Amino acid sequence: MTVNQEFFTLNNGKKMPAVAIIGTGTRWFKQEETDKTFNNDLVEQISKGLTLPGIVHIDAAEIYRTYPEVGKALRENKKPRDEIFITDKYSTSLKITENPIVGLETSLKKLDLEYVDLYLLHSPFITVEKYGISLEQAWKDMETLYKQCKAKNIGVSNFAIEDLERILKVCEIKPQVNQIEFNAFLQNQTPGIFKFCQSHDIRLEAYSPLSPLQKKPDNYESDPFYIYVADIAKKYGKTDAQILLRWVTKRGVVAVTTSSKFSRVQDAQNLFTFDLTQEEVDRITELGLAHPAQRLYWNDVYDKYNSESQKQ
Ligand SMILES: NC(=O)C1=CN([C@@H]2O[C@H](COP(=O)(O)OP(=O)(O)OC[C@H]3O[C@@H](n4cnc5c(N)ncnc54)[C@H](OP(=O)(O)O)[C@@H]3O)[C@@H](O)[C@H]2O)C=CC1
Repeated sequence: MTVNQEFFTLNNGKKMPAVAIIGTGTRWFKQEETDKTFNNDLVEQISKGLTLPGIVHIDAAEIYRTYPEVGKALRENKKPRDEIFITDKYSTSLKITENPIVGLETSLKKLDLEYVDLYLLHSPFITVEKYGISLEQAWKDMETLYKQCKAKNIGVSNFAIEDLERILKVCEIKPQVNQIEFNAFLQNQTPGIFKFCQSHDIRLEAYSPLSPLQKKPDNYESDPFYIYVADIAKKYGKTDAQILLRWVTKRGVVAVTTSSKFSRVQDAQNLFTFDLTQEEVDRITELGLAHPAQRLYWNDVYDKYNSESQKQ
């Protein structure tokens, strides 16, 4: 069985799948990694995901505490390693390991892997006071991991323009990716980040791409955004979720989604069996921008930007 997959080329010439179909945070997130909290449903979801044709992209992170489940599914599956794309992230809200080098070495052991395809700093909030290293030093560690081929690509997450500028000033290897909250109801996590990343050839990745479906306004049935998405979904014989994921990728952004329902994971992997016209993409952008900002994550640090987040 073949699959129509799309890939984005990164600034180092390597390619990554345009959709991550199983994020192992959000609904799978846990406070601890113990036998008691082990989640067989997540193992089953990843294992089934790994039976799908094409390159399967899984999004993991130190802070999600789901390495045991990801590791088990990876060990038990038969998909060749080069048909799996694994993203991992160094925890920056809670210091779990000493630094990114120790962080990745620890997760590689837990996941039984020799390398990850993409390693990210989970946020820019690394300070000497809290971590014993500066953000710039943390990036140097990321570059070391890249040179050692333990991370095929390196990047950041939740970075604003000023955070990226600090890295760009000192880096030898530019971040390949910035993973941010991005969807029709939050088109700039922080002011100007969308255009900045595009103009600096840093690939954006969108987590919470389905925010408009996760949290709907009371009057959504009469809301022009939801009516339009439903109309387009009907036109193509796709789900509303597929329309919103496709819109993300048409904006040049990798979509990172997840689901407890395998049919939705399958729908995400089968995203490229239809296309949106430029007019449809622009209309979703425009109708989305008419909504107030809807931010689901990092509210304590980024809510201050809500009034600027729905500007192009
Ligand atoms: N870097 C960072 O700081 C962050 C990274 N992430 C990463 O991104 C991943 C995805 O984030 P997430 O916000 O969950 O992504 P999505 O926006 O794709 O939301 C997924 C959720 O939407 C639900 N959903 C799917 N389809 C529909 C539908 N048609 N109607 C209503 N609900 C629907 C799913 O529920 P159901 O299970 O019922 O299908 C699922 O729980 C995370 O798991 C994590 O890996 C997330 C947050 C922060």
